[in-house]
Amino acid sequence: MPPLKDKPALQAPKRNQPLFTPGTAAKQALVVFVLGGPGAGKGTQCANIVRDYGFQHLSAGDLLRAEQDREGSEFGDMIKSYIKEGQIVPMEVTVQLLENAMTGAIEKDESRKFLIDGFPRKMDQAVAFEEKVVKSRFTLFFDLAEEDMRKRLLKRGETSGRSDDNEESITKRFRTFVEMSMPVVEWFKKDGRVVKVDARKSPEEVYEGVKAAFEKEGIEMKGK
Ligand SMILES: Nc1ncnc2c1ncn2[C@@H]1O[C@H](COP(=O)(O)OP(=O)(O)OP(=O)(O)O)[C@@H](O)[C@H]1O
Ligand SMILES: O=c1ccn([C@@H]2O[C@H](COP(=O)(O)O)[C@@H](O)[C@H]2O)c(=O)[nH]1
Ligand SMILES: [Mg+2]
Repeated sequence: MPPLKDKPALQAPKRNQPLFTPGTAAKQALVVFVLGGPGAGKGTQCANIVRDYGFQHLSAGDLLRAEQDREGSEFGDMIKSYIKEGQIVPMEVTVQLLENAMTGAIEKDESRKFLIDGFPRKMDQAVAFEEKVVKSRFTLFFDLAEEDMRKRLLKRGETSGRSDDNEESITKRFRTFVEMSMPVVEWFKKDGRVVKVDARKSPEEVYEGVKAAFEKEGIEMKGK
């Protein structure tokens, strides 16, 4: 758990008690989920959106890695193993991390607009977050073939130091994506809340698609 000054560290739930107790602050947020397969370019495009649209970027994977490395975390070893195996960490942990980060940002008055990157990756997360935290406005979905994603991830793995940027973990992450995460995208799509962006081209060209998606959703750039 990030050391938020007003928040206690993440603790194990008591029997029959939910892990997260959403406050009201996060309910005021505008949330855009950012999904796409591993290595599709989510983080790269989120940086552009933060710069031009004034959103806060919350990567569920980054929050989990920070919790994994936090001294004294009771979830560190569990998170490490789930990430290497390309599995989805139990949703209570991830939802709590996201909610804490959102509440912290809102309380510091940083922004109420959040890009939640790499989440929800499983139906239980989607349902829990939208019921207990806030309903997302829409999902930005980066579409890219597995072979392209594999190439990008292996290249990134030359320098990233990520435990899951290797052939074996990548194959597992792809399987999890197809089996667990695509049903979430399909579910939002049925609700008319997915905007697909072609992620095959250069980062600059992909960003043109992102801007078109934001325009379609009525979200304006900063200072407009
Ligand atoms: N349009 C693009 N063309 C080529 N390479 C790209 C493009 N977008 C991103 N990359 C590169 O591909 C790699 C993966 O990108 P990024 O980290 O943004 O993906 P991601 O979807 O966040 O991945 P993950 O799911 O693993 O978090 C990075 O090395 C990045 O520099
Ligand atoms: O909601 C989530 C998001 C991520 N994970 C785990 O983290 C890794 C890495 O995520 P990136 O988005 O690629 O940084 C992912 O493969 C999962 O193991 C998760 O469990 N739940
Ligand atoms: Mg990423």
